[in-house]
Amino acid sequence: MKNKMIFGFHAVTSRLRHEASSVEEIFVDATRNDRRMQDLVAHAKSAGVRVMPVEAARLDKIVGTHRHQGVIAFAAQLSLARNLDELLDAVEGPPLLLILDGITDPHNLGACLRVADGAGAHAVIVPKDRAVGLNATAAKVASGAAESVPYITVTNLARTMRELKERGVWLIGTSDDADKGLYEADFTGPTALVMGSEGEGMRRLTRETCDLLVSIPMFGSVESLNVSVASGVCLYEARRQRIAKGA
Ligand SMILES: C[S@@+](CC[C@H](N)C(=O)[O-])C[C@H]1O[C@@H](n2cnc3c(N)ncnc32)[C@H](O)[C@@H]1O
Repeated sequence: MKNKMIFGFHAVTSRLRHEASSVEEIFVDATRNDRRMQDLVAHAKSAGVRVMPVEAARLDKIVGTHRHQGVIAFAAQLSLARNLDELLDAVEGPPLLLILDGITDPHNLGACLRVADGAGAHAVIVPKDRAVGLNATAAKVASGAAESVPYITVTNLARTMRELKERGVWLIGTSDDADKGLYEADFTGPTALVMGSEGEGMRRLTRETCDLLVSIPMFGSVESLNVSVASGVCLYEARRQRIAKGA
C-alpha cells in the first residue's frame, strides 16, 4: 500500500489511536519537549512506531506550506471505509466536505478534486456505483490533488449522508432551481457540500437527504454551471466565510 504523510498533533494522534500498526515512522521537531510532544512520542513508542527527532527546517521542507506543528507521520493508506471516521476525528475545526453524486466525466472529477484541494476541503466523497472512478484521466486533470485530498468511495451515499448528519455535519445541496441563494447560506459550521451529476443533477434521495438546497445566482442566459466550476464557487464561498469568521 502507498504511504501517505500525516501532519499535526491531532491527525497523527488520531492515526496512532485508530491504527498505530499502519504508521511506519514519525518525524518530530527535535527542539520540542513539551507535554503534548512527550505524550505523542510515548504513545508512538509504546505502539512500536519508530520516532525520529529532526530539525524543524527539515519538517518545513517536507510539508511545504502546510502546518506540521512539529510532527509528521508516514503511514499506509487506510481502507476507505475507515477513512471517513478517522478523517472526521482528525480534522481540526469544522470539516468541509465535497460530495459528488454521480459525476460521469473524468475531467470533471479531476477538476473537482483540484478545486477541493485549492479551497482546503477535507475530503471528496463519491458513490461507488454510477460514477466515474478515479482513473488516470481524472488523476491527471487533478494535477496532484488525487494524492493530496482524501477520496472516499461509499457504497450507499444516502446512508453516508445520514451518518454525517448524525455527526453534526450540515448537508448543503446545490441545484440551479433552489430557492435559497448561495450567499444566504452559512458554511462556517461542519459542512458537506453536495453536487449533482452533469446531466440530471442530484438523485432524488440525495436531494431529499440534504438539510438545505442552494443555488448559485446565474446572470446570463445559460441555466447552470459546469459541476467543477460550481464546486469551486461554493467551496470558495465556504472558505471566504470561514476566513471572515477566523474559523
Ligand atoms: C450541469 S449541473 C446539472 C444541472 C441540472 N439541470 C440540475 O438539475 O442540477 C451539475 C451540478 O452543478 C451544480 N450546479 C451547476 N450550476 C448550479 C447553480 N446555478 N446553482 C447551484 N448548483 C449548480 C449542481 O450541483 C448541479 O447538480
